[in-house]
Amino acid sequence: MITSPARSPQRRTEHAPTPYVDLSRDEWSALRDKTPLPLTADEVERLRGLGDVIDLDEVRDVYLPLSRLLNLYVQATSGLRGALNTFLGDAGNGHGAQRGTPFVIGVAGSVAVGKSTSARILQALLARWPEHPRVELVTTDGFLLPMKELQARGLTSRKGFPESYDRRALTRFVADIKAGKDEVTAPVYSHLIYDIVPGERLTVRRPDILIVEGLNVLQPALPGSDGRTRVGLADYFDFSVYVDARAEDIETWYLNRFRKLRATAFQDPSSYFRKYTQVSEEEALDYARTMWRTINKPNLLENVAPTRGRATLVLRKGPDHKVQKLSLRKL
Ligand SMILES: Nc1ncnc2c1ncn2[C@@H]1O[C@H](COP(=O)(O)OP(=O)(O)O)[C@@H](O)[C@H]1O
Ligand SMILES: CC(C)(COP(=O)(O)O)[C@@H](O)C(=O)NCCC(=O)O
Repeated sequence: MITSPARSPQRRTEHAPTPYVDLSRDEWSALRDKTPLPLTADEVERLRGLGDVIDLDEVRDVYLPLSRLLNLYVQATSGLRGALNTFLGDAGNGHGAQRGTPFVIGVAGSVAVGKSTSARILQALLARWPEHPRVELVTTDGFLLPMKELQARGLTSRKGFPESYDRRALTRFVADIKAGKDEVTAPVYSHLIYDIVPGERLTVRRPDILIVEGLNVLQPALPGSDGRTRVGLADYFDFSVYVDARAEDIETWYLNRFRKLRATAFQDPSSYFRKYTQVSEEEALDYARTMWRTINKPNLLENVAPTRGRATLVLRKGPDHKVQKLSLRKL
């Protein structure tokens, strides 16, 4: 049972209605049969090629039905656009029929909960649908303040916290995309150098669907310096997914990822974490455990988990990364 972090005035009884339809994994995966476009053998191979560790039962049981749900939402949004254009008509006032803007999906959750992996699988599955073949994926990492700026502001131990991002630039990025701009660019973050790549930009060219993945995508906008509330990033989302799990399980996944990266990417001489390949694995994992317990876990508890109740869909994972239950926002 996913309960919204917001405290309802009366004590929530077991059967009080919530804004969500709660489905077990089996109830959700049974919806797969209504999903046309079953995966072909070639597509299975391509998904494996993404280099992700996700198993194909998870793709078929969870992500394929989700791609169908999103396909329905995209088509329904297109129908709403028709209503908008019927209303605006061609009144000769220059506001004739509006071209479609990208359907924007936010993917939120803790560091190491599996956001990037889920987002990549979703991107591959959504691109299969003829109605929206162009699916782009952007992470909010690119909007982190550069390490030099974090150091100047004393924020190096708050990396990933709301204040460590250029939130105004991030919100403007998605606002420009929803405004229908043909080309919008964003900075690029490198996990190798653990910093923003100087001078590098990625360009988004009006895709059919844009997935925005990051810890902070559901956080409400902070008020402006004048105290007035501002439009937040999530106000521009057409759909959002919160990937949820127990903090203890995410810590294990974070340490496992660090261990895997220590044997691979960290070996690169230009890796920020190269020094952890020259100490014992135990010492390296002690460092990772400290990063988890002093930075990522407090950020999860203080800033990320409280945004779960803002998501359209909550995916609740068990210790094996398999989605156990799903909660879909009622309309
Ligand atoms: N469905 C899954 N099955 C198995 N391992 C997974 C799954 N999703 C993510 N992982 C692993 O968990 C770790 C964190 O995943 P990642 O996508 O990098 O998380 P995030 O983007 O939230 O930081 C990685 O080591 C990844 O390989
Ligand atoms: C860059 C990040 C904030 C992004 O989070 P993620 O994409 O892993 O969810 C995070 O990976 C990070 O570097 N956090 C700072 C503490 C740490 O090194 O784990």
